Amino acid sequence: MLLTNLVEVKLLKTLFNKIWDEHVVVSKDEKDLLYIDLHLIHEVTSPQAFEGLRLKNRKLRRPDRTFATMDHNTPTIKEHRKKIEDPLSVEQLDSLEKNCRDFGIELYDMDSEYNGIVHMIGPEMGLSLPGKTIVCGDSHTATHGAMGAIAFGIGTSEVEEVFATQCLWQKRPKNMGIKITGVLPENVSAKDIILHLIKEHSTSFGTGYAIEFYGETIENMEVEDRLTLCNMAIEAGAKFGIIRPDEKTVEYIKDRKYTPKGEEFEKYLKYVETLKTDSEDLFDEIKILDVTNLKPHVSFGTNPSMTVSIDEKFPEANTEELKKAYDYMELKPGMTVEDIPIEVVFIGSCTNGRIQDMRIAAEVLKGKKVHEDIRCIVVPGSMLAKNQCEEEGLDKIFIDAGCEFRMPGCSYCLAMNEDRIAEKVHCASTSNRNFEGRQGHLSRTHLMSPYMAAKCAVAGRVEIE
Ligand SMILES: CC(C)[C@H](C(=O)O)[C@@H](O)C(=O)O
Ligand code: SF4
Repeated sequence: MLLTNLVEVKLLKTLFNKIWDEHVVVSKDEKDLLYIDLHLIHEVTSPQAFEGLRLKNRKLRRPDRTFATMDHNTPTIKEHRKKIEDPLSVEQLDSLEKNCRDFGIELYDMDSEYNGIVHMIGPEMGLSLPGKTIVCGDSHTATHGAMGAIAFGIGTSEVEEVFATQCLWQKRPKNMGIKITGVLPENVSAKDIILHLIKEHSTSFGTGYAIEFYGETIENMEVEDRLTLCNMAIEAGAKFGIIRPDEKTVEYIKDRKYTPKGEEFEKYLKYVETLKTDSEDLFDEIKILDVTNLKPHVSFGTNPSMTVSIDEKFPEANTEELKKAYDYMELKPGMTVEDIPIEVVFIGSCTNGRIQDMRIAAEVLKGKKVHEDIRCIVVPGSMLAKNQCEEEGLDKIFIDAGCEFRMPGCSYCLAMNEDRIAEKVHCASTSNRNFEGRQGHLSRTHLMSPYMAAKCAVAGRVEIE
């Protein structure tokens, strides 16, 4: 009896470790060589890696497991590439196109119906699936972990390594469980949960960990919101975020472009059922959050932990970092989110540019007008999301309200394309980063949910009620 128990105990694993173990090719010196199922690439972090391959005369190991998109540098106005003025952007986009042609990689360029931000198109096309190992030369790759996968951002030299070998040496992280319980109040979302967690526990509490989000709130949460949650794991310091795949996940992946079909799908579902953490005791650390009374959260400073719940005042400037942030933002302790002089509202990015986010924003803006002091820009994160908006008439709602409705891309999330926030301008943004100059030189970013951003567009300021 005792022996049986021992054997059983040994076999129990976290969801993360199950997938990890299934992908280990060989181990050495506390590191594992992981097989990579899916490699997503974009124009910014791939050119040097391709160059490396050419210089060393190496081949691309699995072109069929590598997929490319153009997102960071692409303009969001209707006229595509011919309008790009920045020479570096043109060079990066042209190189991606040439490299994909030379190495036989499927590229979703600006003319493709599947084009979009890399972290949007993976799940949307059924490429990012439960049980897979997924990498991309981009820090927000943890997003895909919401599908029940191991997904993480890698550097350019690692991109080259995966190109050449389809494998990557990695040190296994520790496992943290974040248990989320309670019913989310109306209009409070995954974005508020992750901002709250970072506010409470800092921007580094996840360093060295893979974070699994679980609990009844997660079970009741739509896949698109789970993607938002995992997207910002990196803002908490964690390279990995992961969520157990369930019926909602299966429903989401079913019938997508690359999802297995027919019998193969049925067989695959049997495997998906096994993808769960066997016991909470297996986590190296657990944090618990009850969201029953959670309010919307908005950032006031220059990292995501400098955030308040909308019923709070901005805190004392008791650190050098906070003092510097207040100076930069021209805001003061004791103020509230209502005092932020917002001029631009940006609804988009890989955090909140999905169709669900568009629906929430449209619901708020329906039949209303954007405040005269506000410029409101809506950028669906992918062509699929944009086309879906048009199918549902959301584009009309946005345009009638006075918003700009644009082509997909990273857009105002980062100042790498033509979409930039002017100096000293405060932007209510549904993106994930708010450091100095993130959205343009001397720009000021305030992170919030699509619901809060859309409300702000109408009211002309962040609303407390
Ligand atoms: C350009 C890219 C390398 C970068 C990242 O890795 O995250 C970008 O996507 C970002 O969000 O800052
Ligand atoms: S939308 Fe923003 S966070 Fe996401 S990949 Fe693009 S630049 Fe990075």
